[in-house]
Amino acid sequence: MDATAITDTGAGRTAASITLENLGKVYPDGTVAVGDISLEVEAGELVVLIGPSGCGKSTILRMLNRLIEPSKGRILIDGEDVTEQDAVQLRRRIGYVIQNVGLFPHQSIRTNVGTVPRLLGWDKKKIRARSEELLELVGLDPKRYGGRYPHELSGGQRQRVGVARALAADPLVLLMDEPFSAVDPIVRGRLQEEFLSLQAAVRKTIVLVTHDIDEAVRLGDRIAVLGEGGRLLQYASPADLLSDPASEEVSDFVGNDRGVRRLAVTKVRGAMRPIGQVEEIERLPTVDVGGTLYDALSAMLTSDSLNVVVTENGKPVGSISRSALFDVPNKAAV
Ligand SMILES: Nc1ncnc2c1ncn2[C@@H]1O[C@H](COP(=O)(O)OP(=O)(O)OP(=O)(O)O)[C@@H](O)[C@H]1O
Repeated sequence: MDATAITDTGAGRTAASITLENLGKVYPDGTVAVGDISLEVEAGELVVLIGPSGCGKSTILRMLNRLIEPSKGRILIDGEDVTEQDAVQLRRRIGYVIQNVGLFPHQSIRTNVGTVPRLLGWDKKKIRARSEELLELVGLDPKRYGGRYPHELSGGQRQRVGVARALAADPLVLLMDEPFSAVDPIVRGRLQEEFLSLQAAVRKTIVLVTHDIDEAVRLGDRIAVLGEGGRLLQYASPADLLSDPASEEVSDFVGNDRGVRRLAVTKVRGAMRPIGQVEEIERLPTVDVGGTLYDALSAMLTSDSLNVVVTENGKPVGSISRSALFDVPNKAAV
């Protein structure tokens, strides 16, 4: 799929920066959902909001597209205050993906994907072409699936349609509220992988809410950890968060098995030994040099092997043993 095809926003931009300035939300009953949050999301960055239930994650997301108005502070998208923009227009420029997708049950998949372009008044031919393009982009053959209805798809397929629909009008920002939590863990893993490749191609600014620290580590360029009362506890890259939690509260949340999680953000390249120290390399599992130690561990576990061969462009360039995985010091080769 040619990502340059997805540049239809008019001004030639494909992603926007987001700035939260002392953002807060107190609901009418006095609940402080969001305390006083300031943070920046760079254009093209994928930021994950994570924290215990009720810490204000969804409220932040819904303030970004003005489904909820802040009690204080400002939200800037590409430097422009969202409250000064028409809420309906704004929402059409921001993709929104929610847990159970919210597809229209009586509309075909193709029509569902074309929802926002239709609201924006695109002509029919262009809408159809864009719907087909987006379905292909998320791995659903438009000929096969375009005419079906949501109930004729699996949960994972529906989730892909939700992502296609959110991207259809080439939004500058994509908001995702627990987008993968309604599907089983195997499908979820696959969707996450696909989603990362998709993001590498389209490079949208994405704010994604999850409960799942593994998902946050896997997907996020940066992770914002929120605590009770909508406080921002730490805002850091996955590697920094795991190796250097800012407080005990963060450390508790990130979990005790963070040594294992750190494997997911540490690259194979810095931990491998030169090839030649392992025999019978043709019988060993392989991992690409661009992969992580977590990938290396998975390869070893699935083939019941104590070593893995590291390859670059398909050629062996090194190896890693299972015990060496856990000897990699903090922050090494991240
Ligand atoms: N309309 C409302 N009126 C009053 N309180 C609300 C309202 N909506 C949400 N809240 C409260 O605001 C707080 C934050 O809610 P929010 O849905 O943003 O949290 P969350 O972190 O997304 O939670 P979860 O992970 O469980 O989805 C919670 O205490 C919630 O009960």
